[in-house]
Amino acid sequence: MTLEIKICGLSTAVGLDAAITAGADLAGLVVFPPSPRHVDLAAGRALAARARGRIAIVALTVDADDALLGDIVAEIVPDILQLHGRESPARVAAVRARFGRPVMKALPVATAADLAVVPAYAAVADRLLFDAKAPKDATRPGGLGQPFDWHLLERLDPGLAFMLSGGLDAANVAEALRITAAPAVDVSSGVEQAPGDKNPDKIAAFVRAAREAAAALPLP
Ligand SMILES: O=C(O)c1ccccc1NCC(=O)[C@H](O)[C@H](O)COP(=O)(O)O
Repeated sequence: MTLEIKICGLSTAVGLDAAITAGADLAGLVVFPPSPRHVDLAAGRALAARARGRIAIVALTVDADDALLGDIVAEIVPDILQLHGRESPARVAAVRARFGRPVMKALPVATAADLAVVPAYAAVADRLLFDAKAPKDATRPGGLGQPFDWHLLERLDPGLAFMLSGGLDAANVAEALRITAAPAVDVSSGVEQAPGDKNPDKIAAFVRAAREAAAALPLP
């Protein structure tokens, strides 16, 4: 099985270079000040310049308005925009049309009922990212290092590419892939030694474990 791997919340050259060296496919840059992984536009621009041509660049925002999205597109020039807030399907369609680049919509998952919105988002997004639903008192909607019940995705066919996210690490990614057969995985906390502080060895271990697990799975 061919697997795409995203390392999210990269905020330093060391972390970015570790993701590239490990063979990850996508680098996630978080533009959301409450996050310990937040990068401002200048830092995002510099990291994107370092990444371009070596790894796909995903710019991640939460309920950003057009002005901020315009700045992100102009400064970071991402390959993908990841919308990780409460953006409606209509907002996703509008962002995609206005900024002319692929949009990955993050959908929070805690129970089967959370998957009822999948068709509406699958109709407008280029890709979906299934992440663990954040607790009500959380200071951010993602990057919390908590998984959800992967069996909820066991028989799901959203009809477009999707990414599994939420609490993954080198120790559990094989089980997550065996249960979900996800074509892509995403990790942030599981490759850190502290919130926002990426560990190159953990990045390498995660990519290795994910690649080995994918190779062992039957072709779809
Ligand atoms: O990573 C963050 O701090 C973050 C903040 C606000 C919105 C989204 C955020 N991360 C989104 C991601 O794509 C994470 O990689 C995903 O939530 C998984 O995180 P983790 O469970 O820590 O691996």
